[in-house]
Amino acid sequence: MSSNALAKPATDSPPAETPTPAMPAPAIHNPSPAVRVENVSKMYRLFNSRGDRLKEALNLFGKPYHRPFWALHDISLDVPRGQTVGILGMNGSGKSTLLQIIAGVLAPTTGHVAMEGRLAALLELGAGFNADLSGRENVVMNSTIMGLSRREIDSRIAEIEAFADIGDFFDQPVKTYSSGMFVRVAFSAAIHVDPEVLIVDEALSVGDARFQEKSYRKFSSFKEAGKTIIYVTHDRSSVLQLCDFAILLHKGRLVEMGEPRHIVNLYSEILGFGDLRAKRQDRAAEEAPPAPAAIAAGSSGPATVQGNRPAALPAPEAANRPPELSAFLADRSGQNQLSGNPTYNADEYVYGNEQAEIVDYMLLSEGRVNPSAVTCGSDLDIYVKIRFHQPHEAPLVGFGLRTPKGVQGFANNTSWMPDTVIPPVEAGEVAVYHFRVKLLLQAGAWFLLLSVAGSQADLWQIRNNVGLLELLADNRFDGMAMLPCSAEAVAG
Ligand SMILES: Nc1ncnc2c1ncn2[C@@H]1O[C@H](COP(=O)(O)OP(=O)(O)OP(=O)(O)O)[C@@H](O)[C@H]1O
Repeated sequence: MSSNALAKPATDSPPAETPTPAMPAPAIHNPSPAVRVENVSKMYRLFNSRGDRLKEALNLFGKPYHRPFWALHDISLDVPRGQTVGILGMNGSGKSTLLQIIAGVLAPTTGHVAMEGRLAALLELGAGFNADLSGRENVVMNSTIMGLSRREIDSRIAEIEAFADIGDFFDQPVKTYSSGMFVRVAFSAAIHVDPEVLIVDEALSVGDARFQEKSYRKFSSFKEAGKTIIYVTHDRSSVLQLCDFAILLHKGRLVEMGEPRHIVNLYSEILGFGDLRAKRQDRAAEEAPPAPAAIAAGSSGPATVQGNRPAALPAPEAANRPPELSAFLADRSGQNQLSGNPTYNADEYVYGNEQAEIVDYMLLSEGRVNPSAVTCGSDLDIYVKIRFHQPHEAPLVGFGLRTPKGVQGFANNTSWMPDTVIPPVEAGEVAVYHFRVKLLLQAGAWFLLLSVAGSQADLWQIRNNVGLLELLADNRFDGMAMLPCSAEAVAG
């Protein structure tokens, strides 16, 4: 195993911490890691002004004029050969810094990275390209630097040219390229050097849709060929689809490593709450899985949908409710608290004659409260709190899910659910209604619509796009709805 970034003496001490042993990824099939990151920390020096930087450089007594900023704290990680690891984290969590250190283009302040095999890093695409040389000449130069022989380059250049697909421009100086052409050539050159380890920093999002699709296919073929891939992205669906395991970085620390779905859930929670509340919740969930409470507003029967039914609504057992839900149900003040929900969309569009008001809602899915992202096909519990300004025998309460372009994926209301009994309401009453729906929809962003009405023609309040939820793909299909289906070969 060769080292590409050995420890160098630290000028500032890293924050005191017990060094962690390298965390092995789950389900390791090959015990020898392709990449080993050991106790890596990275400190950047922050100066208040250029003058301070100069003063520090010129000070004979080594007086510091900087503030140390630790972008990475004691990261240890083993990436087994042939596995794909996804690195998730909010902006500034240290993902790029870690990739650059693994790629050897940045030295760690303390710690050590060891790597086996040829590495291709899709970090700064085309960083080494010479503007006066043609695409072809740059590819030859780049491949030579990567250690390919002239014969290997000659055998691949046609494939690189075809993948880049920029026509005659391939033989023109790259300074005449559009930025898209430049990226296509650089990307194509980088992935055709036959690396053992591929490091990808959001590079799959370059180019137009066709090029992205082609890059995605190439990525999959790398995986199939047993290459080791380290993949940084904000795209949670692709982590679920492509990665064998994932890690979550938060404020420069490796928070957790594990199964992609678990890490994606944690990341989604951090995005929603900005802290690690999810981790605590998930731990609690493992000890005592919270059963969502049933209809709270006195309905005697469960709300159901036709067809592929979600799990039946359970009996109301207050002891099993998440504390957030208990507090939500107990609060009948009728005050508008919508903006307190992390999934609330302030750009909602509200209309109706205001005979009733939707004052709050709560979402539960996969054991989490108000998740900003959930997996396609999981059950979603929607609790809607309504303040009524006039009495009604059986108000109509509904919800819908729409795409960002406003296409209705699904909508329903209590009057269309045959088993549901909605009790009468008084003027001034604050009631809560509960829906459960199986999210059999395509991955992507879905806006929540909530509604209350006296009848189909007497719309009291429609809160269009009141919430935003991201559905994450767990399996693949095309179209808007995930219709339950199966296939078999039929013998003749
Ligand atoms: N050269 C630098 N000097 C000082 N601070 C830096 C430098 N490069 C990065 N940082 C800081 O280090 C932290 C981690 O940055 P990094 O780019 O690794 O995050 P990231 O997770 O890749 O973010 P993003 O998702 O926005 O790309 C950030 O707070 C950033 O401001």
